[in-house]
Amino acid sequence: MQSEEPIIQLVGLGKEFFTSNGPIKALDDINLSIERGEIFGIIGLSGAGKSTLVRCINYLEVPTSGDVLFENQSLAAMSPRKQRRARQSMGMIFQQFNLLAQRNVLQNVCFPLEIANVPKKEAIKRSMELLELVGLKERAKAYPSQLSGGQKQRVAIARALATNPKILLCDEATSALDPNTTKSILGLLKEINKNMGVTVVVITHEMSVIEAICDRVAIIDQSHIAEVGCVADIFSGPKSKIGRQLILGDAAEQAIRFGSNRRIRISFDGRSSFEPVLSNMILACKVPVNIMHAETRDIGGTAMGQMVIQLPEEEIDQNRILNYLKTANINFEEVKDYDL
Ligand SMILES: Nc1ncnc2c1ncn2[C@@H]1O[C@H](COP(=O)(O)OP(=O)(O)OP(=O)(O)O)[C@@H](O)[C@H]1O
Repeated sequence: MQSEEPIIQLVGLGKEFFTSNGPIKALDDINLSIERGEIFGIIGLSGAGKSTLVRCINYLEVPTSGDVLFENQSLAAMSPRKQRRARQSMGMIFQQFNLLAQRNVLQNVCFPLEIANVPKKEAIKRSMELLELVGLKERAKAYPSQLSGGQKQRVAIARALATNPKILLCDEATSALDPNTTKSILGLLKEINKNMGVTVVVITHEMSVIEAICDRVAIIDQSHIAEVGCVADIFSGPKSKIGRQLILGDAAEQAIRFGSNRRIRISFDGRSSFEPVLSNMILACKVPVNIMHAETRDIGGTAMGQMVIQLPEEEIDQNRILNYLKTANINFEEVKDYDL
């Protein structure tokens, strides 16, 4: 589904908020290209600038510098009418669903069609089709307060798709949901991407969301893009400090900080797995190692793993292990103290 053609390009994008305490630079010189048909993830810690970034893409926030290109055309340079049409091509869903409480499910989905002056009969037909797509046709007459979080997000997705957008922007869309509901909503987004060809942009602070559905990911840190790439590549070899932090996670970070010896992080890409690598290494080097953290994740259907081991005390033994890993062509890097 993914093509090598950008649908969105962010060029030198900056956003500053002017507050009574002075200016806040939420985004600084962001350069990104999102390809048509892909599921693109943007991940970062709280306050990194994720929401501002996604809101600049559809001009809910107007950037203070740089440009947003939609299908190679600058949003800033478009006539108001053309800009409105471009913005209608970008649906959006939110963490808190943002449904209208006084309207029932069907009326919520019809709402953007009403605004776009679509005749009522046609709007209802389209909305019912979308409710069927998200599995909520039977609940058309229910009110938001009568729905679970997952159902509310399904209604929000149907509403966002009502105007046939080319892009669906998802701002922490699963952050308020439990793990099973998260899984089903992510599955629905993947289906929409695959079957309807809608480009999906996912904003999240959770690596598991990126792993579950994204083709590529940008890591944002303190208003800047720290790195961008295919999820599998970033996972097996994060280059930035923030990338390592997000991928290793808090539990692993705590475990690693306990050790005093040198530590290395080994990553596996599905062709190899933990046990043979470890046992072969120990057999070949004849030195024991301490496993500090190990996990396997499913990335795009491939089992990818990472393991942090503590090297032995003697330098000669350490070198033996490092040489073994190099010769065996195993992907590893040294984990520096407090620089995960
Ligand atoms: N309307 C606003 N006025 C002033 N400052 C703002 C505004 N919106 C965002 N900011 C600031 O911009 C920075 C980035 O905020 P943003 O909400 O984009 O981050 P985020 O990565 O989405 O964080 P979170 O995950 O906590 O929502 C923060 O320092 C935030 O306080």
